[in-house]
Amino acid sequence: MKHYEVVAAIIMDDDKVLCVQRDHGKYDYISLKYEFPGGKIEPSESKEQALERELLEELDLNIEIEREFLTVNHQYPDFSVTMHSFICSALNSTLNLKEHIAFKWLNPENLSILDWAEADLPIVSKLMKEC
Ligand SMILES: Nc1nc2c([nH]c(=O)n2[C@H]2C[C@H](O)[C@@H](COP(=O)(O)OP(=O)(O)OP(=O)(O)O)O2)c(=O)[nH]1
Repeated sequence: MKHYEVVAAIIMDDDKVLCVQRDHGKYDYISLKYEFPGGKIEPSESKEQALERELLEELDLNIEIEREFLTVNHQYPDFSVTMHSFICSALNSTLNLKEHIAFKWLNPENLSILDWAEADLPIVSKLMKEC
C-alpha cells in the first residue's frame, strides 16, 4: 500500500483558522472533505519547504511557519499518510483557490461543523481543546 508524507498548514488569523474544501477526486472518502492546505513532501524537500511551496501553489499564499502542532498517522482504504501539521500565519491577505472549491475561516470552537477528511480529526480535536 502506498504511503505519503504530507504537510498541512493551520493558518491562524485573528483567532480564526483557514479550512479548505477538496474537489471531487479519485477517492470518494476524501472527495469534497475539508482539510488544511498543504500536500505531499517531495524527495529533496524539508517539511517547511514543502509547506511553503504547496501554499503558494494552491492558494497564492506566502506563509510564516510558527511551530509544529501535531503529526498524525492515518490509514485510508487505498493508502496511508503521515501528516505533519504546523501553526502558521499568512503574510498576504488575499488568497486564490487554485485547487480547492471553497474555504472558510472558523473559530476553533466551530471547526466540528465541517465534514473533515478523516486524517484531520485528531488535529481538529486538539485545536478545539487548546485554542
Ligand atoms: N494537504 C492535505 N492533505 C490531506 C489532509 N488530510 C488528508 O487526509 N490529506 C491527504 C489527501 C491526499 O491524499 C494527501 C495530500 O496530497 P495532495 O493534496 O498533495 O495530493 P492530492 O491527492 O490532492 O493530489 P495529487 O498531488 O496526488 O495529484 O493527504 C489535509 O488536511 N491537508
